Amino acid sequence: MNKLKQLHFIVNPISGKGKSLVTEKLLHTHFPTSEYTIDIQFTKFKKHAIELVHEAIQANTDLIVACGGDGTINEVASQLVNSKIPLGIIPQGSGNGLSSNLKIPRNLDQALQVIKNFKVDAIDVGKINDHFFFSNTGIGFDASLIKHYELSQKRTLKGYIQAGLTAFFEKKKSEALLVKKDENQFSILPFLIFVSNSNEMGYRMSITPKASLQDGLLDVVMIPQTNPINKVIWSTSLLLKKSHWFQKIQTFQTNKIQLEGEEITEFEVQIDGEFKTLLTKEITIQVLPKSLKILMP
Ligand SMILES: Nc1ncnc2c1ncn2[C@@H]1O[C@H](COP(=O)(O)OP(=O)(O)OP(=O)(O)O)[C@@H](O)[C@H]1O
Repeated sequence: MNKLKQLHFIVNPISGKGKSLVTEKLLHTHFPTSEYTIDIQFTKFKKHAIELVHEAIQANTDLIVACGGDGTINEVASQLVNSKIPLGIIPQGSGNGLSSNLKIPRNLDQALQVIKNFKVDAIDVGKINDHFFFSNTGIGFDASLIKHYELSQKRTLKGYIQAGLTAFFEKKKSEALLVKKDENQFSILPFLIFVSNSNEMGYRMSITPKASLQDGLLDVVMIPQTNPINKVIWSTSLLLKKSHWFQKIQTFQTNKIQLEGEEITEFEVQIDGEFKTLLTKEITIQVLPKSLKILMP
């Protein structure tokens, strides 16, 4: 007789609109007890998903399904890098950047069908110092945007735009960074350094449309500090995919970059849409090719 498949669902009840539709009853209608054993756990606080993944691994799970947005996916997936246990995703976040890139349907029944089909593939994983990222990471404007987004507690596109405006007009001293890439190095006073594994930031917006989750490369966008008018024009050109019109906007692909500041002892960064302060003088951002097993449509 075939072994029952053990599926562990980790649900963030506050993701997106804060009303998760994933319930034990619903899961049992999709996954009959004759073929599957199902465990469903709801996260009670930030980083709780990490503990829940370890419990699922102890229980010999065949699959861990993250039900939430990029933040929840990051917490779950970070524990599965280089593991043979695949990650499943039920998109329930606000932005849903990674799941959009993976073309996982937002419709719950269709997303559950992807889980049922159990088609396993592997994607690249980004790493910034000791932290993994699956969508993107950034320094400067986007880190400030996420900081204000988290403070506002409005997990909507409107909240995101408001946080963007606050970050944009914030008076903040930026320090010059030395960027090391391959054999080259150059200095930049950054307005934005954005490094993406995926081709979508969430809310269907992209400033790295050529990024692929399976090319073994990270897509980098760098904008230097400039006056507010240029900031508006350059940022808009990025969203409209016309950044090549402006020489000062650098876009390139790489498997590793290092950032170093002379005076800096801490970096404010966003990692998959979560704000973090890294106490360090140097940052290394690199890609770990095909290091996460994941269910694809
Ligand atoms: N019960 C809880 N109470 C408060 N925060 C929680 C709880 N459970 C999980 N979290 C935290 O909620 C944060 C946001 O989750 P998530 O990213 O999944 O949703 P989202 O922000 O709506 O989606 P996206 O990142 O796609 O925009 C994560 O940092 C996670 O750790």
